Amino acid sequence: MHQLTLAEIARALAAKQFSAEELSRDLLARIRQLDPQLNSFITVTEDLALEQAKAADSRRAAGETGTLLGAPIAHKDLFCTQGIRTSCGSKMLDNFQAPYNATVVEKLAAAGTVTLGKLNMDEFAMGSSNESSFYGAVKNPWNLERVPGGSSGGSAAAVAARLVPAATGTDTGGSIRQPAALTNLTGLKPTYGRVSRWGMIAYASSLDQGGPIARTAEDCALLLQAMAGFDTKDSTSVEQPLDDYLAALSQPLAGLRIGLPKEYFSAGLDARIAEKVMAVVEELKKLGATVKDISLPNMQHAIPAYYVIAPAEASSNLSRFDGVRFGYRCENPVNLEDLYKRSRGEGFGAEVKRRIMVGTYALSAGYYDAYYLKAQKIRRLIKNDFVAAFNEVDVILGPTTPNPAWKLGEKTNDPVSAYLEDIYTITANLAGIPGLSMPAGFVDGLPVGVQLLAPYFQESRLLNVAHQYQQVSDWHQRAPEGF
Ligand SMILES: NC(=O)C[C@H](N)C(=O)O
Repeated sequence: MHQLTLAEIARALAAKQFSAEELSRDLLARIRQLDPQLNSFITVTEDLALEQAKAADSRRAAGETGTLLGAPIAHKDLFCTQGIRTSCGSKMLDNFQAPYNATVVEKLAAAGTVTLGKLNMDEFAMGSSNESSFYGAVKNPWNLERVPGGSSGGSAAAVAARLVPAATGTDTGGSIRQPAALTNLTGLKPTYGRVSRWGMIAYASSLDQGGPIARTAEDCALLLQAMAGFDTKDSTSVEQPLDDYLAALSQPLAGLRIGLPKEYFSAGLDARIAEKVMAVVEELKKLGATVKDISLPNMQHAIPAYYVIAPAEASSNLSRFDGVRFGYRCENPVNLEDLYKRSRGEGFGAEVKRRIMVGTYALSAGYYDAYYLKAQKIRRLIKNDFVAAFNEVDVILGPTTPNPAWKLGEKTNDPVSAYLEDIYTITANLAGIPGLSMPAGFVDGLPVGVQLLAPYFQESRLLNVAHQYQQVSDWHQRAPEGF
């Protein structure tokens, strides 16, 4: 049962091959048995899962037929879940039980999904390796000595290891696409504003976006259909009708114009990954696509701009964690200042503190113009590059990451080298456009991802291209040994 995709589960449940309760019990047993090797779950919600699974079975018995009715999923631990710990991977929120559900959680529950638990992640989503989590690093099921990527590393590891067929993630600078690439999965970062951020613990509010991580584009389409949509509770959510993502999958690719940006195939890219990416391009050509070389000239400024803007917003967002209103409070504070200082000093980990300091500095009087304002101007130039490129091509294609998964601990003392792994993903967040990563093969037994980018609100195009590629390739069907 654990080998099935969401689409296959939907068919099997409809055909009464097994019940949602049987499926959930099977997966919960797998989590108990296998997750100690991976550490992908922070909380397993067994009681809730069985209750939701039984409810889904009753709804089906009463004649309901939704595709996600009884489908097991798990949420990244920054989506608020009512009455359930929502830690954001931090000691700061280790004792926090959300008093309400995030819109994404609410919508997926209404569609009949079964929540198996909450997934490990980099602390406050700051990281690309899942090593900054208060709950310990997550291991990559393809090689237990390697990182699964981050910050949605728990989501990626759990889905890749077939502990759950799909999961939610969030992507501020690559946190859905990069772990998907490093674990042989398909992950979609929707257009900024497509999925509600209400109840998603904020990191960098102008960049954060929730989305699905699954094995196939088809499953991502199923999840996006349920997750996306306008939400009056999120002022940045956009009132625009949803496409029929499932229907879009079967569009033929004849005439599709693919742009290959020269900056995506530059010096820092592992040549073996470049080869895999170009092999995908050849397959897409066979399906009728045409290819054009393009340029995104401001890409080289993306990392410095992102690592000013994201920490600046984080320093503001994280000021709410003061030991008074939420989460961790230090013992025996002598006065208010001591309470603030020690609660924050003891509650946050090293990477989070680093970013709060960088962000506070970038926003401080006298430096604002030199850093934050300049970064915002670069952001506009990056957006303009994409808008210009999409006048000539329908999708942009390149590698998701410059390297395959690295060894646990390898970059701990060199944060900038980890920041550099985001080079191909962060531009989509800065511009707000949608991006998808899908499996493109293996280098030394480690998965490699190819990234597709499209104009605003064209998630259906990304899912369509990925699905068509997955009809003629089988990388996405490969499972890591032992899982
Ligand atoms: N959150 C993300 O999208 C990951 C990115 N590496 C960051 O640390 O900001």
